[in-house]
Amino acid sequence: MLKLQISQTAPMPLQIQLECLPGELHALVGPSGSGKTSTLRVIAGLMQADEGLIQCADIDWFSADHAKVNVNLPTADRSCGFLFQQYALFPHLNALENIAIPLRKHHPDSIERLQLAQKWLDKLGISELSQRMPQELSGGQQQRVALARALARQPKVLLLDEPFSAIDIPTRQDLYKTLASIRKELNIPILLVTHDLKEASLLADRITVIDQGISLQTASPRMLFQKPRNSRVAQLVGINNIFRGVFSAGALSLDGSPHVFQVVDKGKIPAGQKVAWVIPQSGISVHSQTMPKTLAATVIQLSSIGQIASIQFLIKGSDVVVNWEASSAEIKRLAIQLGSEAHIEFDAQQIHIMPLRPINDPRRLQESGSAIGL
Ligand SMILES: Nc1ncnc2c1ncn2[C@@H]1O[C@H](COP(=O)(O)OP(=O)(O)OP(=O)(O)O)[C@@H](O)[C@H]1O
Repeated sequence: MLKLQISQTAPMPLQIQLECLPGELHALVGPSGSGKTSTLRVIAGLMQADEGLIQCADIDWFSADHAKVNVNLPTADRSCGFLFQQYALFPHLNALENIAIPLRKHHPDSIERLQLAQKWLDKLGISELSQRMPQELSGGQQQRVALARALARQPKVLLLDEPFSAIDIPTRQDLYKTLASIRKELNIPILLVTHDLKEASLLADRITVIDQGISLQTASPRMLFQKPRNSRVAQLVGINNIFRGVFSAGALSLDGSPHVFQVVDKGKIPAGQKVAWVIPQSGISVHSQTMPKTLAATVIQLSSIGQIASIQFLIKGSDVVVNWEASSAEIKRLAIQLGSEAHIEFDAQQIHIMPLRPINDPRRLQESGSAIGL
């Protein structure tokens, strides 16, 4: 297992906690400049944190407290396989040599080195490319060679920094499949930095959301979208229906609207607590006629891309806007058009409530959400 608990103030603030199990693919997501690459650099020993612990397979790679560094293994002894967006192959060496070169230290025999390199080309499905120079390879092929090079050194951890972002979508899908198939066999922790939430959800067992150098939440993709820890995480994972209100003795209000929902009081949130609450797309139903528990709304925006339409409803008598996506067939069935009336129903079971804490409350970063049904 890779265990990371680090903090630093310079050159950029970082406060990251995460664990990645052998065989796990763990994605780091967050806005540009949030510290994802820096986190990988700290793990690889290319940058040194002020305090904390980096441990891999129970061996300390870095350990420091109160500015006293106890252990700080050099990069060469950390055994990290690195893969970047830029393939970074040596231009004057063919694919096989590119993989073999970094094996010199542990495999002095050149024949053995080339055999090992060929084995990795075979594993990654590009045996026939062994003699090609980098400039004779497509971007996807170069990335496979770069992955083979990273893996041939038998790293203890694989660090992937936006490895798919320069590659066209069909080739990217092939690389996803390759990564998915080899990762169990490798049985090492794999960290994937990506700005693409879809990619993270597709590939990762767990995701850590990083914002302004701080790890805000680690969860499975499903949990992250259903139960974000706070409204910032909800925003960062692209949940577009984030509301504010007040929770009070089993009732949840909606800021900007007179509506109050009855909710089950699980005793976790004090009465009068200001909250943010979210509901996923699957928790919103739209009807053409009023029904018990529906809220009357007006369609204020309607845009279609292909067969999917994005709609914004304004709840009547309020300034609350609800975002919804539907198929063209659904739009037709409900006779939705700009300015038309619709009736919205929230599935109480899918409402997720997150206490809002004052800015200066030290518990703010540990805000924990709780799912509360209506
Ligand atoms: N060596 C450095 N010295 C000072 N600041 C740095 C250094 N490296 C990165 N930064 C800054 O630290 C912040 C985090 O950078 P980092 O590259 O880790 O972000 P990121 O989340 O990977 O972003 P992106 O998705 O754009 O690659 C950024 O503001 C960046 O400008």
